[in-house]
Amino acid sequence: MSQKEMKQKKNAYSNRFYYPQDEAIEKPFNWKQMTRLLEYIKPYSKTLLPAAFGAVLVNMIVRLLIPILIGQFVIDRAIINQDYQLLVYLIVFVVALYFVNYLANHFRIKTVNVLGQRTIHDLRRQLFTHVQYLSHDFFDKRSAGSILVRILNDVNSLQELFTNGIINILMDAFMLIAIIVILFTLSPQLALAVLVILPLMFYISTKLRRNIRRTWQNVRLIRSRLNSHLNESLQGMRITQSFAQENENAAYFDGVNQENYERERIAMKKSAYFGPIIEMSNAIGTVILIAYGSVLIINQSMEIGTFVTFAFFLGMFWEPISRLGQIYNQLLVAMASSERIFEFLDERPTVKEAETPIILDDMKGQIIFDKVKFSYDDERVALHEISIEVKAGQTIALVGHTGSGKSTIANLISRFYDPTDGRVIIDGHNLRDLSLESLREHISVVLQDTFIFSGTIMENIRFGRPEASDEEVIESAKVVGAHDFIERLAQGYDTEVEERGSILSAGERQLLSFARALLADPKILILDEATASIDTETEMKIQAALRQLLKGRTSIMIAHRLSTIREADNIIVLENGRILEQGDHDELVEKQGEYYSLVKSQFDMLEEN
Ligand SMILES: Nc1ncnc2c1ncn2[C@@H]1O[C@H](COP(=O)(O)OP(=O)(O)OP(=O)(O)O)[C@@H](O)[C@H]1O
Repeated sequence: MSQKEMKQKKNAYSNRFYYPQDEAIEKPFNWKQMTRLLEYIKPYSKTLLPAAFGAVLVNMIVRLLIPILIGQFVIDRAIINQDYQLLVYLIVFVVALYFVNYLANHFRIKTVNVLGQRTIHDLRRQLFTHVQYLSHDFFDKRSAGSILVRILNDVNSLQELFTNGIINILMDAFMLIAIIVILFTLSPQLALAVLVILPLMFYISTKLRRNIRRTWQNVRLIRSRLNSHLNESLQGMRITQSFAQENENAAYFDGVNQENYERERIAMKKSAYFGPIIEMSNAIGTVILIAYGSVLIINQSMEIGTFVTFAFFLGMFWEPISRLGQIYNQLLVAMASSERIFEFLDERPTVKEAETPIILDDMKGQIIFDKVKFSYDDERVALHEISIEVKAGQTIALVGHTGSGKSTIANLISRFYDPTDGRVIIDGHNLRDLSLESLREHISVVLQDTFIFSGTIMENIRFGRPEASDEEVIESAKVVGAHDFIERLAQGYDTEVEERGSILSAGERQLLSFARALLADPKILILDEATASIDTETEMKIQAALRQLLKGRTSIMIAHRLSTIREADNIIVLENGRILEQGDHDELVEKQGEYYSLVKSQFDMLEEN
């Protein structure tokens, strides 16, 4: 492959999984956002949080006490005065302190882990629940992959902050101040001398950190693309195989995967510089300590114990510095992730529940479209002033060329979208005034591309009415003619179907969704191209079942097949979002308009075959 082709290929994959809204990997620190994040810890402010702080406090006190005990007491008092009894007491005391420290540490780690896990769990649950209630237009604008990345990756990247970050910031800041105060109290001259390299080290490490941070940003970016690519590839695997595009797809994957490897390698390499710099600062500090400290001891300006205590504290000085830098990076990443999470959480459903919604316990099923206009976006109008009346219990069929607006009408009846103008009225109520839940409870939709959830056949049919008994499930399967094929499956109704029901044929999936719809016993039934995947023999069988299914309900059928629509009470022929003609089959045939030509073309096709 030439250089140019390689470059083209590289651009192709990076454009394919490029989500501009997910590009910002870090954002400046923002207090408002931080306080909003801290809200998630609030439920634990009386339980886990004080427990963790208590343990941290014990740990800090012990760590600060040990060097003082060793220098000021063990060396300067017990050893110098040869007071062996005091020495034994001190050793016992130090052992006890270490033991308490061990317990406190153990408790702290356990508590902060639980705290982190719980806050992440709460946040993820809130995010998922919230996203579930968002309207269809939200999902129209975003790919499943990009939503997935936010609920998984962005929430995950807050985990470390909630687990250790917040506690560590406070602990390290406190330790640092305490150590500086102690160093200056022990010996101001020596403290000044050893900390002289601090500004230089601070400068180098800030520069380096910024650089390292950028390389990790790149890693996160490519990981999120890797996720999206995987998600799309696995979902589209059948299409990939049927077009024999495995090699192309593998090349895309290789590209992203290789880049992931490269970026991680660079990030790791740069990160590896950081440890040695801290080490070196520590080394320089120690050399100054030995040189200048010895002079002070020889001059008798410092006692040996003080020197030892000083050495201990100096050793402890670099750890919080290094960790605070890390936490700062974590904070910036958390700012970007939380901004994206809050963007979803602040998103409100465009289809809003009325302030005092009307709950329909019973629905008759009369539907009126009163001069309804609708656009999905600013550019195109999907429906132009549509007026339709469907009496309760009637069956209407929507026919028309692809893109003429049939599914859009169905979407408006379920109130997945609100009309841009005009009203949709059910049983005399504007849909905007009805409770969404009670409206949708009375409506069942059977789509051409039936969605089968992972679980058993029984569970999938029961989805229509969760409280239905096994007998009721089987009965509805019998009515729609699904019982026979289910019985032939190895485990019958207990057969597990996964991955959108891939072990079933398209027709079988549709029969299942019929059974599901029948079980739900809706007042309004919407069948969107619902019989398209069923062969003629099954279709004959199902015609009778369909008559049962339609009985006593208002039905909207979107179908291309003549056999399913000729019995409808009213047939509405749509073109480019307008009603072209309407009437029953005989009327429309007599009229010899658009419907007549549709019917004729189907017959011609049948005769040709
Ligand atoms: N989610 C969407 N966002 C933007 N435009 C959309 C959306 N869904 C449909 N459209 C557009 O609205 C118009 C009507 O689409 P609709 O799905 O109602 O057609 P249809 O008659 O059901 O077609 P088909 O027979 O192919 O299912 C089309 O021009 C389509 O491109």
